[in-house]
Amino acid sequence: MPNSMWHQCLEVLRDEFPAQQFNTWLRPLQSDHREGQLMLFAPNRFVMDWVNEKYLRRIEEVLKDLNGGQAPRVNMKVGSAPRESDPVKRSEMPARLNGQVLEEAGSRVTEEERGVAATVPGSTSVRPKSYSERRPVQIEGDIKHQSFLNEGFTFETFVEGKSNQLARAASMQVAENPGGAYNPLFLYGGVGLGKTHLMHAIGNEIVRRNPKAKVAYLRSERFVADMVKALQLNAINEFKRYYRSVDALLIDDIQFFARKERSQEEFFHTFNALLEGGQQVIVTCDRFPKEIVDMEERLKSRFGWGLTVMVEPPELETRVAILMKKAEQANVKLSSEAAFFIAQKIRSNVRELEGALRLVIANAHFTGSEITPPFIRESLKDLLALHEKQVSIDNIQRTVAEYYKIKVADLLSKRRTRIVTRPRQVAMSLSKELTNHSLPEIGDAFGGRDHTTVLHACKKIVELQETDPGIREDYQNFMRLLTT
Ligand SMILES: Nc1ncnc2c1ncn2[C@@H]1O[C@H](COP(=O)(O)OP(=O)(O)OP(=O)(O)O)[C@@H](O)[C@H]1O
Repeated sequence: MPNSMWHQCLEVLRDEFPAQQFNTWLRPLQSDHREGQLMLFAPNRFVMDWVNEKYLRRIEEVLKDLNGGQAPRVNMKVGSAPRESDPVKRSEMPARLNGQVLEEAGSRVTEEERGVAATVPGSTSVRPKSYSERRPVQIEGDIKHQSFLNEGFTFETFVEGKSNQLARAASMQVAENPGGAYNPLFLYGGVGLGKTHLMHAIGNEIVRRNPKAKVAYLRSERFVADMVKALQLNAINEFKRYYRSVDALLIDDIQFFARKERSQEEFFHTFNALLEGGQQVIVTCDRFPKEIVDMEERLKSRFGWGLTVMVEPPELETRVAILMKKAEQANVKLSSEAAFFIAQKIRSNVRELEGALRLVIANAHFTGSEITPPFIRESLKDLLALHEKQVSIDNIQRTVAEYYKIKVADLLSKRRTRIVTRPRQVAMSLSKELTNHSLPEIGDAFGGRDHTTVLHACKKIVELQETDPGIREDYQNFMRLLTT
């Protein structure tokens, strides 16, 4: 059975399942066919389990038909298919704890950690959020765990879309089976995309199912501050005991652990203790674990032991749906035309989208006006001007060149080597998406190219984003870099 049979099989499945399901679960699978066996590679264990449970039987049936009635041997694994040109195969994710010997805590509290302890007061969070954060731990006791969760952040209020489907499904699974197969759950993605919302949704759901469950939510600064305080009060054992006694530990924005060595060490031990005890750990971060700088390798690698899922920036339809939902929650009538208008203008993240909607609603209340596109344009005038000013073709070219470590002049040149053409296509596509320039204007800005070249670049990048996870990730990074 040749590898192409998998592609034929995918074509059959594409017609059978809704596009969203197909794109989320089946399209990301890679295949390798050797010695009569088809190996399917899933990007993570969650996708593997899901496909095994929901689609594998159908996949086998289709392959059998395509293979002249002979049942194929199909196996699944986490990882990527080996490529001829790529002798270094991406490592697979170890699925279980393997009982490594833990080291004794020995790091000293750094200046950074002392600084955090001084700036995290008992009852406020360092960065303002859309909800009030209560002091999450009192080492002395009297802990009302559930009160740290924002009750408004539930699965019901979370709008599902292509960009967050995987993260939402994984979160739901963890909520239904905490401490089970996906431990730790590592949610990552750019700012304001719903990681905290999902994390609270899991916590709320765990408590809803089991009101006695001890769920502790805290931002990583709070963990640092509590640890420093515990050390000062000679209460580090209470600190340890408390954090190790919870059923689920939810730590938000783990990137703030960078350079806080003693906290990393303490967290590492807590983390291991919880995982070994079958208690759930959920972590959010603004980047992929391996990309966190100044974080111990052993901690980063441990994050990958469970399930790592990305929350991506929402596409247009999801942005519209989010706006409709938020308006409904605020008891405001928002026409789909108005929602579409806002969603088209604000593309960076959901927090900003919500902010824009709040502003429009406040203005409408204040002036007694109806929410129409011209009214929205007027209400968001300053915000939109800021966006338009920020994203220029120039800015895109500089950002792309810097990212790929080439020169802006290369992007404008006639050079056609791969090292230059792909970044050029990415930059053209971003220019189309993020600025109001026409195709001929963009062509001009890229060394006087024809508008058909720009069009081709845009199509190519859309296509590559579907098939090449590297380009997809690059593109999302650019969206984040350029629009936030
Ligand atoms: N899919 C969604 N449906 C409904 N609301 C959403 C969705 N995604 C994000 N939001 C809302 O957007 C706001 C920002 O989300 P959240 O705080 O969870 O972002 P985040 O990814 O944790 O950002 P940060 O990295 O800055 O902490 C919240 O009010 C949240 O309710």
